[in-house]
Amino acid sequence: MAEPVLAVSGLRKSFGALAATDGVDLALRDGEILALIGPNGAGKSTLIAQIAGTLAPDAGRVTLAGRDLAGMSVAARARAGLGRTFQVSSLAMPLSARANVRIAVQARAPRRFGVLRPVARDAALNAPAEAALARVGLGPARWALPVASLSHGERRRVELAAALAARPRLLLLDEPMAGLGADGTAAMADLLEALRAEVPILLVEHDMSAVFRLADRIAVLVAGRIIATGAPDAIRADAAVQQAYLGVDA
Ligand SMILES: Nc1ncnc2c1ncn2[C@@H]1O[C@H](COP(=O)(O)OP(=O)(O)OP(=O)(O)O)[C@@H](O)[C@H]1O
Repeated sequence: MAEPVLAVSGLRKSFGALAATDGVDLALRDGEILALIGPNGAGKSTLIAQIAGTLAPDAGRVTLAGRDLAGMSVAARARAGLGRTFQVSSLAMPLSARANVRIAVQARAPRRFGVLRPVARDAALNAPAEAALARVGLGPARWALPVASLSHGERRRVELAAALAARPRLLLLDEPMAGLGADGTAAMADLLEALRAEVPILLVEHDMSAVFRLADRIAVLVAGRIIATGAPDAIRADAAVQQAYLGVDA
């Protein structure tokens, strides 16, 4: 079988006596959406932070396309191919949608764009930014508008475009459906469905209907441990999952 794009092994992080992640293993392959679910306080944010590089693990390893991410900064991880969106928007509100995505294009290879003259640099940055905005379904009429004037759903698309513009090997999406409403959630799910073939996705999402529709596999985190990983039907039927998680929310 092909080497996983993302491999997490034995990841541990404790806060005092509390093991927030207690030996987590995960593997994500090309073409796949892996959803990470778990009740409040299960350790999802702690796990994501260790993958993203904002929190150092006490033990364990994270590799991206075979490369060990230990000790790498958030920016270095982005350059290594980790694309992400956040629970809370990271966009610069006064700037246009295109300018926001351009920043992500430039961050991908600062030296390459730095040597170009300003006009050439703008063109070289705009083309991939516009392609990414079109890819997420945001039309040219919206590109020059300040992000502050866009709808919540459009902002989520701009965030996704910014992540895609850096040509990631993996997308880490933290609650992409949050606040979108039923129509917005369905539209975002369509988009993620279409992106799956281009870039594998680790999806942390509370909207269970979206998770069960989109995920190829679901990993269930409870009290810092993965208690089950499998196809949606297997997870739905898993007695331990029902008891620990789905039963609580159903
Ligand atoms: N910086 C911290 N210091 C102390 N305890 C923490 C810290 N961060 C998280 N925890 C604890 O670790 C456990 C896991 O928290 P975490 O936020 O990772 O869970 P979660 O699954 O993301 O929850 P939610 O779905 O509510 O966001 C919780 O008991 C939390 O209180």
